[in-house]
Amino acid sequence: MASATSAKSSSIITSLNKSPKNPKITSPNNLFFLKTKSPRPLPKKNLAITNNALSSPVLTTRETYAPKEVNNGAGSLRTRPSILVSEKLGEAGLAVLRQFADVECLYDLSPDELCEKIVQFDALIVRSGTKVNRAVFEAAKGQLKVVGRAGVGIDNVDLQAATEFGSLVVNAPTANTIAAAEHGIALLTSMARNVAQADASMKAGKWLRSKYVGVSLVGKTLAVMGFGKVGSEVARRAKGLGMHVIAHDPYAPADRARAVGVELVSFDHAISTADFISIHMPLTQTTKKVFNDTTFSKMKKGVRIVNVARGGVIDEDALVRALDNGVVAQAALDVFTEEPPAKESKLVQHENVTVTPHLGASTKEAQEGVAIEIAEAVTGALRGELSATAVNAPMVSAEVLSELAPYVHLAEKLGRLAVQLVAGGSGIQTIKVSYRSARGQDDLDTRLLRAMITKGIIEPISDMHINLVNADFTAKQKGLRITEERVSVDSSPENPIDSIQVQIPNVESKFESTMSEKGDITIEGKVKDGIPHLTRVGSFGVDVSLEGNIILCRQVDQPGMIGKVGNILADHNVNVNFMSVGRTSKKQKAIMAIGVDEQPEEDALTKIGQVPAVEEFVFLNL
Ligand SMILES: NC(=O)c1ccc[n+]([C@@H]2O[C@H](COP(=O)([O-])OP(=O)(O)OC[C@H]3O[C@@H](n4cnc5c(N)ncnc54)[C@H](O)[C@@H]3O)[C@@H](O)[C@H]2O)c1
Ligand SMILES: O=C(O)[C@H](O)COP(=O)(O)O
Repeated sequence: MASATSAKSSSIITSLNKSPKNPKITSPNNLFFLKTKSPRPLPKKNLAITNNALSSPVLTTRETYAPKEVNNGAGSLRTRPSILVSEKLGEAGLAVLRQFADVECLYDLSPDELCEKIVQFDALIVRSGTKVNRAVFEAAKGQLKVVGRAGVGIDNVDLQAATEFGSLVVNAPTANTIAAAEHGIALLTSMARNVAQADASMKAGKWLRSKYVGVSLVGKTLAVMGFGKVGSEVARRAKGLGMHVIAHDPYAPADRARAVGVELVSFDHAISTADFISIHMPLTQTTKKVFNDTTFSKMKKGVRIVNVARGGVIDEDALVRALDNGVVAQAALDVFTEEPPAKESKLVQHENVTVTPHLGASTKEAQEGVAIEIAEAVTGALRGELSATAVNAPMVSAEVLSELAPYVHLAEKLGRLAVQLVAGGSGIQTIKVSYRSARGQDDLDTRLLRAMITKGIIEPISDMHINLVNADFTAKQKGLRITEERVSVDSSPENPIDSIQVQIPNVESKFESTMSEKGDITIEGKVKDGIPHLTRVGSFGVDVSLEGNIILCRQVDQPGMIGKVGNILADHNVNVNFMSVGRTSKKQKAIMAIGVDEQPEEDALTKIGQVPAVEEFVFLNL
């Protein structure tokens, strides 16, 4: 099997050989390897994020969840994951959870009780009523692998803290869209016709036909603020009611709006021309109190506002002022800055305001849908699958995951190798990663690989567990800069990547031969038959499978070296699984990369170092 990147390199597989004595080498070229194991293709499905579903999440491949006894943090041992559900969840979802995990539903926990309990659980499932703040992650002491939000809005989860603690946050973003849109339309129509107020007055024994004359919707302009899933469904329905619909959403694609027959306009244009405003943007730092005294003053007098998104996007005191001075004729609100709002809230009590207690997602259908959606996302994440609804980790499609699975292993191994080669210098500051690929620029998603290289680099030198969630954050925290570049090569675009090169500049190496001419530790690897291989060390081409451990050895290129080193290892009962020799030119320097199943005793390594032609060597743990 010739190395595709090195014209000089070629290699030969020899027969299976338990002992490296008298290795049968059938090619005298500058790259040999002895193969003692048949290739084990990696599983192609389900790129997992956990080695063990109950240990800290990592990125690796596995196909099934393997129960294992673990300490549950409260001193006892358990074999199934445990999930805490802290708010009402549909039965169908609970059934999915119970098939896989021990499920505890504790719906009335105080914040202190939640912090007390959380250490016993691998996952927590919440709706909008539970504040999953930093204190919760701290109290979890690294046990909390997944937080599932049974719904869309994740403003009640501290994503930064989740990321720092390596907890994956997943949500259920689709199952309640229609329910929320229908509730928005219900509030819009009932507000326009004073349904709630009229109902209350009749129940109080009154018959006030002239007081509750409403306004018509047909022909009126509705501004949909936030043209996402709910906003676009509201727009569609409002058009059916004969309204003229405009929308403001800086991030919405114009063609999606066009498809619904909606014009995307600026914020000021939307609020200043609308007869009705329906709010559907998430609560973020940018949208917090975006409806305030200034923006209310730009609205058409007598505007009517519906909010089924988040209370925090409205400055509620300013809304009361706008209602009092008649700029806002009516408001219909499902959501509030504080939930539940204070009993004496002027906003809730205002006669021109209709309120519901955050009922947007509360239909039987939506709650069953959300429960199943979140149960599948959480159990999938605990099994080690990457969730398509991950909120604090890059979303990588199933196809990309499956395709990149073997390269994920390669990336981690190269990271581990590279960091073990560092002897000192100015500390690792930068990691340069080059992907050689025949794929187009947009056709290669490398986030996963970068995360794995980071994992490989950080884990051997710290007690942190790195996963896709916290890799970038941890690298940044450690002052590590990871730069990536793509190098176009003329190979088959069927393979996403031809090779990956990892370089660490400005450091000294424990094995000088790994230094490139520029003075960087440089190693390179490829995937061959599904197995990661080390294919270059500094300027030497080698070929050794990245399994077990590796001894790198530089020697004067001369006959008998493989046998000498092989004999030492055999004498110490160390099984060699691969061996490869790379050299710059005949009878000059050569590098021997030896894959060994176990770590040789110190004595064996000393003896290798004493072989006269051996100039330097290093043992690397993979
Ligand atoms: N009341 C309820 O029970 C209920 C139910 C479902 C959803 N929601 C809430 O409704 C909101 C929308 O949900 P969704 O499923 O449509 O989410 P979504 O992510 O599909 O849509 C949100 C849209 O808002 C846009 N947006 C972001 N910042 C904006 C800004 N500054 N100005 C204008 N638009 C902006 C985004 O581009 C996106 O298109 C969320 O806050 C969600 O939590 C509430
Ligand atoms: O963001 C959401 O999905 C809604 O606000 C629903 O919240 P809930 O699950 O608390 O009803």
